[in-house]
Amino acid sequence: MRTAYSVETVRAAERELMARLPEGALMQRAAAGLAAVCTRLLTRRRGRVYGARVVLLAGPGDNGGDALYAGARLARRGAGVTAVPMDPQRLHPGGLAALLAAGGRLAQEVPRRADLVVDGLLGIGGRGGLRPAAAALAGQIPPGVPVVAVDLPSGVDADTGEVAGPAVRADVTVTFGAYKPGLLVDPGASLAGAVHLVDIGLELPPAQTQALQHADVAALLPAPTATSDKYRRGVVGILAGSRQYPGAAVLAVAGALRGGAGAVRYVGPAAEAVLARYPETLIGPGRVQAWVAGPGLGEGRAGEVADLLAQDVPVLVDADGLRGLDPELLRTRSAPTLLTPHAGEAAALLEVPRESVEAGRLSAAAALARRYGATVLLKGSTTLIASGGGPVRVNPTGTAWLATAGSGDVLSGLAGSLLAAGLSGPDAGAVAAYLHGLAARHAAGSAPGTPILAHEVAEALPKAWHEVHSR
Ligand SMILES: NC(=O)C1=CN([C@@H]2O[C@H](COP(=O)(O)OP(=O)(O)OC[C@H]3O[C@@H](n4cnc5c(N)ncnc54)[C@H](O)[C@@H]3O)[C@@H](O)[C@H]2O)[C@@H](O)CC1
Ligand SMILES: Nc1ncnc2c1ncn2[C@@H]1O[C@H](COP(=O)(O)OP(=O)(O)O)[C@@H](O)[C@H]1O
Ligand SMILES: [K+]
Repeated sequence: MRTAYSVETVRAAERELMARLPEGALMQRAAAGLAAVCTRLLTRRRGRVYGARVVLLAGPGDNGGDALYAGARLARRGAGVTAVPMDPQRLHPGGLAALLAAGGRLAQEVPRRADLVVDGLLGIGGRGGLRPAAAALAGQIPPGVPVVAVDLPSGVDADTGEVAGPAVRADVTVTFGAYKPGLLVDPGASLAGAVHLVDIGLELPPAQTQALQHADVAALLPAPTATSDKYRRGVVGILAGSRQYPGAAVLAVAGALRGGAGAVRYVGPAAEAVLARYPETLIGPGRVQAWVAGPGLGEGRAGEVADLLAQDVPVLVDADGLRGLDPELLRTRSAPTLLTPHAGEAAALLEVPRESVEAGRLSAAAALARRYGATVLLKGSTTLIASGGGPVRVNPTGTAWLATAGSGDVLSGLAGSLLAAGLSGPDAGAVAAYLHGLAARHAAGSAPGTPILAHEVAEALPKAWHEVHSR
């Protein structure tokens, strides 16, 4: 499990540790880790550190200090290191002295030729968008030169991943002590590149943000035992599709059949299309251990969705099922509810513009979970799973090729199947998003660089399932 922590938590852990260590020890640990990553990168690109041209963008705080001390280490190995301060009057004094003593120099402008740029403008002390001096330096980074961000790309909000105005786009981010949520959640995550975590010895409480990894998913996946039968493994009911959108029903059933439930029951007007593709499907109402309600329902079906929500079994509500959902009705349910909106549907539920959901994904997911008393899986470039009180899960798998019609239907069937198999709302949501994203990568991998289709994602689910068990 990867875990991420808020600035407040990181600072508290840092204070506690600093009180037990000699002054400056933590920054030396951070700088050593940063210099090691820079060394690896330079060695890979040009064979050695000696003679490399390294540019440090140095901000006024400790983030700049980390960069300056790391720069000093690289200068001692023969790199030509130039620090460009955001404000020449405010540079970390110890870091500056170390850099100059090691043979580094100061400049006012970013040199045009460089082998590596280190972004030490702002770390967890950054607030709001980059101010003009910082934005100007960020804008001078020569194109094509690899950028290593110190702790996080400057301009990214560490707690939320929000980016107000310009920000640094890094190839690699070296983060200290713990991941910050902004490194896992878009738009920040897309600016961070590959993230390296340097352990500086912080002791941290239970995480507020988590990202599952293969082993976590493998441990949660259902597996039949000697005493299993199809009913004990769980039956998932799918209320989906309409005369206009029969395909959504087929795709939701496709996801559900590969999600670990013992049987899939379909209810709705697309039975013929479903059976033609999946003769395994049971047709018509009956007992289920979880419902999926919504994909391709079209308009005017809210009554059917409400009837399912009145049953005391887990219900996943997606797509058209989300229209006009009553928060009161959901809050009075005792069985779990899982809502799976994309940004547009989340915006409608929250009565805010879509852009504000996309810019503030973490807060939107958490607000929805609170308002509806449900687990919320917010789809998009980084899918988030939020539930009242518990940590927010950030899905690390997927590909932008998933932005294709019908892939959400596969996801809802899959997550519903996991609910029927007995997973909790947050686990079903997180495991489904993880497998769905991996399956999409498998599907995309069969002809790299070309579009994928939603049914191919469903067909690749067994490969994803196998992959999480085999590593
Ligand atoms: N917290 C920890 O556990 C550790 C922190 N370290 C480093 O310390 C950093 C935090 O250092 P600081 O608290 O000094 O904060 P920063 O260095 O992130 O930034 C603080 C300075 O930036 C200015 N500033 C804030 N927002 C700005 C904006 N939008 N545009 C322009 N200027 C802005 C502030 O006025 C302040 O002077 C971390 O990110 C990390 O790099 C490491 O040295 C080691 C351990
Ligand atoms: N830019 C993106 N990068 C990665 N995944 C994405 C992106 N945009 C959408 N997705 C994923 O694609 C799927 C689309 O679902 P959805 O919007 O419900 O489409 P549909 O209703 O057509 O099935 C979701 O799993 C979502 O997380
Ligand atoms: K930075």
